[in-house]
Amino acid sequence: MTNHDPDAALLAKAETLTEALPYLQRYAGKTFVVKYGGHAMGDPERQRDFAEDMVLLKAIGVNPVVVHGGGPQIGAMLKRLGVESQFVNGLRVTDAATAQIAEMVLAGSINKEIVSWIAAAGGRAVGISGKDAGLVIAEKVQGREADPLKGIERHVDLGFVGEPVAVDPRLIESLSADGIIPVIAPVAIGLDGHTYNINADTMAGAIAARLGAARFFLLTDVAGVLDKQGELMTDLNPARIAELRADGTISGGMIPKLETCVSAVEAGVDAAVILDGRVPHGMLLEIFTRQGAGTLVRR
Ligand SMILES: Nc1ncnc2c1ncn2[C@@H]1O[C@H](COP(=O)(O)OP(=O)(O)O)[C@@H](O)[C@H]1O
Ligand SMILES: CC(=O)N[C@@H](CCC(=O)OP(=O)(O)O)C(=O)O
Repeated sequence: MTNHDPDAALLAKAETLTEALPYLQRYAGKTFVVKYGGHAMGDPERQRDFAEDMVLLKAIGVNPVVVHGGGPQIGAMLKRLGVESQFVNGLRVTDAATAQIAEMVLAGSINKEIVSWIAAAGGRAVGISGKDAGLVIAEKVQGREADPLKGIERHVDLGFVGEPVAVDPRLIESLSADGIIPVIAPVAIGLDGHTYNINADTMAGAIAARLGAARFFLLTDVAGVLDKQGELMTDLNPARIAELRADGTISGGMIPKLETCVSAVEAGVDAAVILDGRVPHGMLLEIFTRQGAGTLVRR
């Protein structure tokens, strides 16, 4: 090797940067909504990776908007407090006490933790919930559940489980324009004045749709959507998703996740990507390299 030949490792680093160039140009000024699921929040190292990714995106001119979950963390707190909790089609049945605990965990604890991680990575974040500045208005979800005996769906009361019916993007837009990363907890006020617990995927999808996001990422604890053999399905569209739901390939938490992807892409989001949030910098690889990751949902 002469002084003019950089070693292979250095060259590979430079190539990674040049490979990223078209993506950097394409995404500058665009909004990415990132749903950070409770299962994806791994150990402190993974949390640091996630925060670094958000700060890096902001530094290169993308506007990341974080909407987080915390289902397992709410579950752990309910258990400590001796409160039973039950899910119907991936949604937590939420009575008044559960709504209060969910808000405490989501908007009080997890939201501020994520803000701290971003601060530690050198970024500026503001933690809010759907309640702040009328960001999200919720309406009670009319729950439905399959009745195996009659073979039909029946109505179930999910309590204070809401879905967004209106999103006012002004607070997010002004924070983003000020160089701040908004971090949003999935809690909102209903038209009736009650506090509603919103599935974080649903909340993130409604925000992505309203912002006309270029990308909507859902970070979870599986590689993406898996078929019945456990193989990753890399590309899906709304029609295929309806088939997978009907034949039982998708269940539990994957149901609201894919429903929200479909609503988001139908509302104009370019693409939604479900990927494993525990893979170090998996989102950066998905965004800035030719090698995709996870399941891409497009219209
Ligand atoms: N076809 C499928 N492919 C992948 N995961 C699935 C599928 N069907 C159901 N799931 C479940 O959905 C879960 C992801 O949803 P959820 O637990 O709500 O994640 P998060 O907390 O990240 O939102 C997976 O861990 C898996 O148990
Ligand atoms: C109504 C409903 O189910 N709300 C969710 C909110 C948190 C969430 O969605 O968190 P993950 O993204 O980590 O699953 C719950 O209570 O668990």
